[in-house]
Amino acid sequence: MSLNQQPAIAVRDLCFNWPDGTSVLSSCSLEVPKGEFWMLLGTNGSGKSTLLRLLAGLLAPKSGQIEIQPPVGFVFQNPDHQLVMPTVGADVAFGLVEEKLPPVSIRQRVDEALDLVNLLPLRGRPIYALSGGQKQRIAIAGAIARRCEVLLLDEPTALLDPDSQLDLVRQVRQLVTRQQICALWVTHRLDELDYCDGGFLLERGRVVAQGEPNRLKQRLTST
Ligand SMILES: Nc1ncnc2c1ncn2[C@@H]1O[C@H](COP(=O)(O)OP(=O)(O)OP(=O)(O)O)[C@@H](O)[C@H]1O
Repeated sequence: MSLNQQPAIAVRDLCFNWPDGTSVLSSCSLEVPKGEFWMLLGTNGSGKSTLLRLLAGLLAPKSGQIEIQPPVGFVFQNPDHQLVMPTVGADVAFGLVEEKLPPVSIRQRVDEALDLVNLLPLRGRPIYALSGGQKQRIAIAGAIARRCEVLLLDEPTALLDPDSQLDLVRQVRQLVTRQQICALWVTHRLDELDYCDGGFLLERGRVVAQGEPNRLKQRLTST
């Protein structure tokens, strides 16, 4: 990252408690450069999903700062919680409603986004007739159509079979490189680390290791 370039995501001293007072994040800090693909790992309950929700503005922090380049796209673990329209094309277009674009521009954005995730031929297909991996790619296309600068993905491969898992991570790798967006991907799968530029290890709500994916992998396999 060049010295004067702003990171796509910058988190400083972030703290978050649940209403019952349970602390989830305490002085959590991290930065993700523009145009890079980073992963977030950590044991169950270490605060990964909570951090992603704070980054997306779905939760409000107790203290600390979040700077994130808008627009931000979010991909949930279960795409059935995210896809709301009856067909592929309509679902991707749904995210553009607020922009009040003319129909021809909507069609163009939808087609471009579907093409980028290699699903343009499925534009007219009903959502129920898609595989889990295809559904995740539609959710990603929705974010791309909105011209998201940052893509947050919360264990997007958790419900996929092994082949589809690798297809999805390769697809996101390609998108990040081609579109120069930033992606932060939560995972428990160490083999996915092979596709990213760097990773963070979260423990009890703070980053305890970060950087080169192989080094992180070694640390996680030796413990
Ligand atoms: N809505 C909620 N209300 C209260 N506590 C919650 C809520 N959601 C999560 N928690 C708790 O917050 C802590 C952090 O949860 P979070 O889902 O962020 O962890 P995680 O690292 O993503 O875990 P996993 O790998 O299991 O998905 C956990 O102890 C969890 O039980």
